[in-house]
Amino acid sequence: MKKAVESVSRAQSLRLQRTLWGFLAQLCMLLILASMALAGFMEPIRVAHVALMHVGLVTVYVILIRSGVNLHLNDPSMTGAQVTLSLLPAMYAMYHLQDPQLRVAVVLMATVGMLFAALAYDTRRLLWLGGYHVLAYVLLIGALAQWAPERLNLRAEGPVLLTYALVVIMICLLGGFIAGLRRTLRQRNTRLEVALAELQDLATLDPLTRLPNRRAALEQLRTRSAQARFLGAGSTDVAVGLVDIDLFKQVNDTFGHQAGDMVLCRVGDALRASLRQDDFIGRFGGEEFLLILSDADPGAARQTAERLRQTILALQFPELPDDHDLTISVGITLLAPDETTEAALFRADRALYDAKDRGRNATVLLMQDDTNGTPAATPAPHGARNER
Ligand SMILES: Nc1nc2c(ncn2[C@@H]2O[C@H](COP(=O)(O)OP(=O)(O)OP(=O)(O)O)[C@@H](O)[C@H]2O)c(=O)[nH]1
Repeated sequence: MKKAVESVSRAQSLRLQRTLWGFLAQLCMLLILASMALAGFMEPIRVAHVALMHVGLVTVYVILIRSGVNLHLNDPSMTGAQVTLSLLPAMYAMYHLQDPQLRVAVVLMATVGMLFAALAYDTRRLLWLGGYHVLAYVLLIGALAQWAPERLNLRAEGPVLLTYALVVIMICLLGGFIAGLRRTLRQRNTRLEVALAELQDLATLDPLTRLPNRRAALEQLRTRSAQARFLGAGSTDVAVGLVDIDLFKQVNDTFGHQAGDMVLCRVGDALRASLRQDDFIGRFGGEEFLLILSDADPGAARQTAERLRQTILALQFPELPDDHDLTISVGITLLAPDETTEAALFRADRALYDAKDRGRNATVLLMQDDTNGTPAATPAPHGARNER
């Protein structure tokens, strides 16, 4: 939703920018007309009329874009309308030019409008627009022949009209080609973005559990450690835990690898679901998960590890018989402000080792100060004691 709003507002500001560029082109036209008025080829009041028309038109476009009314139009960019309507002041100026030769200069400027359309339209729509340009010029010649023949050199108009028509056709064809190129580039860009997102997924997600993989988990740990260090010791303690499924080899050996895969996915989902949004769980490898808790003191770290253990103990696994209690062991520690993430991970691994050593289905919290003492642990309610 937010992305869609952002993209609309980006498109609107681009339209506004294009409208103002168009107005800049009209200012150039006004400069040319002013120079003609100075040289006596046009009454200054006519230049003022043209200026008023341009200012009026650009004001309407800006109001339509700013108010968002243009979004309800078939073509929110209003390119066709802008290019077409800009012909009116040009026709008006050409009609009032005293010297027919100078009309070519105005015609030249009028084709600039076609260049704007060439950025947005395909060849067919451009040809329609070009046809309208040429038709408008023919109507102008007709009007001059009718009401101001003294400002018309009919013999010269044929080649001028032919030139105008050919230039317009060339702009249409080239413009259509450029618009096609832009479209292809945009499509390629979209495909590249999708491929990039897929690559990112492949690089950071574990394909089986769809949890972040080992690389992403380590990256996350380094980032959170750096954040905690930046914010200052003690303000946001980071807890690091290793969660390991107990006797998972037995699951594979007894119920098959496919059942083992399903169990891994269910455990991953359940761990993710029982954590807060800010906490992190990733697949660290095999049947082991890396846990990172934000804002965790030792009590909260122990409690969370224990909650995870109980969650998995209570979880139903359709792949396993009802009497098969699948359990996890958790080793957890707090990242000390002055230590590396590797040191904290090593301690979490030692805590996990202790939990396994206590008979599995257990959680052990091992603090930096405990390294030489006895770690805090929850007693193992059951489970065979296996050496790791
Ligand atoms: N199905 C499946 N099994 C996996 C996957 N990754 C690792 N394993 C298995 O996980 C098992 C881990 O076994 P062990 O390291 O002996 O550990 P364990 O049996 O859980 O015993 P403890 O950790 O001591 O409780 C091995 O049999 C691996 O083949 C996987 O992606 N899918």
